[in-house]
Amino acid sequence: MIYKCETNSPIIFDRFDQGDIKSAEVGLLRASLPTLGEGMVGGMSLRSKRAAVCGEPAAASCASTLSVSSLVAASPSKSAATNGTSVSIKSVAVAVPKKHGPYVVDKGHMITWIDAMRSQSPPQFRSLHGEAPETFDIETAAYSAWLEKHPSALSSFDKVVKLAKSKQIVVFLDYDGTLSPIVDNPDRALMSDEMRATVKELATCFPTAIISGRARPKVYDFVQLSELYYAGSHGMDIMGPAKSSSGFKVNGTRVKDKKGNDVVFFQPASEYLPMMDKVCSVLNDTIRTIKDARVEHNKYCLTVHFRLVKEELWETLATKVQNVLKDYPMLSLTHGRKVLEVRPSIAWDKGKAVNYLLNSLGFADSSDVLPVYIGDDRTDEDAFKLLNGMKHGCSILVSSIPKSTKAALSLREPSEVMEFLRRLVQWKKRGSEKRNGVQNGRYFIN
Ligand SMILES: O=P(O)(O)OC[C@H]1O[C@H](O[C@H]2O[C@H](CO)[C@@H](O)[C@H](O)[C@H]2O)[C@H](O)[C@@H](O)[C@@H]1O
Repeated sequence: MIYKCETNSPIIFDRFDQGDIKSAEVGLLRASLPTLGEGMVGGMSLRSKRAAVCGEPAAASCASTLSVSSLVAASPSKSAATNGTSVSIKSVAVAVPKKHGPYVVDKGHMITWIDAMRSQSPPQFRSLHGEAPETFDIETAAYSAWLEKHPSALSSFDKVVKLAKSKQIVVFLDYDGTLSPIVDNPDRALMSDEMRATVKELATCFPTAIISGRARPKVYDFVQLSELYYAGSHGMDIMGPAKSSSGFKVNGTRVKDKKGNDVVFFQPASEYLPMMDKVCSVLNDTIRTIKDARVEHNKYCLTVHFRLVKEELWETLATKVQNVLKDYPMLSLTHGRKVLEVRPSIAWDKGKAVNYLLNSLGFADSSDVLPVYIGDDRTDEDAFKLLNGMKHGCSILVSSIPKSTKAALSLREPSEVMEFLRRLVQWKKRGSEKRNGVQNGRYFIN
């Protein structure tokens, strides 16, 4: 067994030791809080972006230096060397919390990520809002430099499908910021009808799952496609297939879905539910005085939203959240796009959920499968990391600004995600037509 704690971020809250895990071959044990903002390269300020353009350390701080070819076609030994992580998708980590240290965040660390959040807001090109053209050029140049490390999945599309040859593509999609644009009101993060139609078609071509930080029923309400698998609460609430091929025993509660298929519910943090309810109500009481602060109950995860709160109140809000957590050492704090998230301290994350779903879909032999994961947030990094450690994997970050990421490829925004998914569908359909003897609308003889 190999356990690895990430050390590429300035602040690490490591709440686990080896005694916390009963059975794990993939041991990414992480609860880190480097920046609370939308994660530009280390919360990079304009000054450090200038450095990035000049090739100075800010640019080098990107965690991933993987090229497209090394990402999508790495050999197991190379992956292990690259990541220091041993991955076998035959076993799924079962996390049992045992020991917990006190929850401590020092003020210096908190200010670091509050500053980071200030320095990069809003995330889009600020010149559009009246900043000097020079700033715009610097940002464009910084993005171009970053793009060399994380090329567009659209321009790399041929490489992706070349690798998919004679493999089963399985698609994993994050929701917010990937399928729907980021908006102020989390209840209005709607997916467009076009995107829904695209994902629906995608699911007819490849097994497709949504892996979201939201509560599973909530993300289902947004997506409304019964043909997908869903993992909510950052993977802690999975509804997946009950298939148990390749010797993999699918853990969970078996039920029939609406179509009569056997499905399994897997909730590795189920015992935390009463605690999450309690902490949600304490948090709501505590933050009530802060205008526009809001707590979203995502079942096994509580999301505290900063987006609409005045920046001068962010530190107060963060301190209030941290103070609540002092009484709950079984819970951890992580961050996302202008949110802090409270979650059970178990070694389970989006990467583990992807691993679980791949196994339960019958892809215990990773040479037969090309998992494609598309996400925009810090929590998606756990899934990128899993894919990097597999024989084949295609990890794609959605971002229009340079961000530190383990993803090999990138897409700017949800509209590009939709274009990429459409191309996958077209590629799959063209392949089927060829196999059926139809090419360019005409029959041909082999
Ligand atoms: O894993 P995801 O599906 O990406 O969910 C992560 C969080 O997404 C939502 O928050 C984010 O999107 C909101 C709506 O666009 C935005 O207002 C917020 O600032 C973003 O952080 C969701 O509301 C959270 O519950 C999810 O945990």
